[in-house]
Amino acid sequence: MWRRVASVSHLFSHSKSTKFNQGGSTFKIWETITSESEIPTPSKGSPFITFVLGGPGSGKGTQCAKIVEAFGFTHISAGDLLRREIASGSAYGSVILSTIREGKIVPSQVTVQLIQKEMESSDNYKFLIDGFPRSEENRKAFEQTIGTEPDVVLFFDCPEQEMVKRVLNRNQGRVDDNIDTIKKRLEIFDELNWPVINYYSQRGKLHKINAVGTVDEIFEKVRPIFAPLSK
Ligand SMILES: Nc1ncnc2c1ncn2[C@@H]1O[C@H](COP(=O)(O)OP(=O)(O)OP(=O)(O)O)[C@@H](O)[C@H]1O
Ligand SMILES: O=c1ccn([C@@H]2O[C@H](COP(=O)(O)O)[C@@H](O)[C@H]2O)c(=O)[nH]1
Ligand SMILES: [Mg+2]
Repeated sequence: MWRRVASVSHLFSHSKSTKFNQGGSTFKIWETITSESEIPTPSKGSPFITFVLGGPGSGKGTQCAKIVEAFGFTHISAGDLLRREIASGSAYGSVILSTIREGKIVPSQVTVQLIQKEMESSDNYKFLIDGFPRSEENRKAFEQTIGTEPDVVLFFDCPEQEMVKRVLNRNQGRVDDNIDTIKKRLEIFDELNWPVINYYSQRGKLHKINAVGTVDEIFEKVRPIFAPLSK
């Protein structure tokens, strides 16, 4: 079991672990500690990858649009790639659709292949990969296939009540924007995404951003992370 930690960091972080006991089992907790490390210097010879993590409706896509505008990244939303796959009538379409309806995770092989294709067909070298990886299995599949780790990981930390409110008001006709699927997505997020977040926290790559506030207020917490990059 993993615990959310309330501290907000827009700078690089490192972590410390403590242990606690619940129901007779010992659990490890990772806490994010703020430090002032710089982001790695991007080089045009290799991709500069940012993973954008956060629960459903935490504002990942909204903030990605702002980052693209300010810093010239290419935005790759894993969810959008899957929805595009459904719309294209691909062989995987019906399986992907039922997986999304159930709020579950599409097999890594499918998602990583779509992301890889998108990266390879881009002239850019700066990528925002939004809504991926959603599990440790996703993370390992990406790192194995693409052969690299992300340079930066953003985590938009948002209370569940706020996420539910945003998703129910989104009004974009998504098949998963209904209360039953949102509940399942939140359960899956709690179960499978926290280990990924904690993994990158331990690797000193995680920037946790408090995702409550206006879009602009939140972006002002994101901006300093990428300030060393030129557009
Ligand atoms: N800071 C904010 N305050 C209020 N509403 C917001 C904020 N940021 C985004 N929204 C709205 O909340 C909804 C969800 O935002 P967005 O689509 O960016 O979230 P997401 O994290 O990409 O969600 P998902 O994982 O479901 O794709 C959208 O309707 C968006 O306009
Ligand atoms: O890597 C991924 C990304 C998404 N999914 C599925 O798509 C929906 C919607 O994703 P959003 O990021 O919210 O657009 C998600 O609930 C999953 O069912 C996935 O399986 N793997
Ligand atoms: Mg999104």
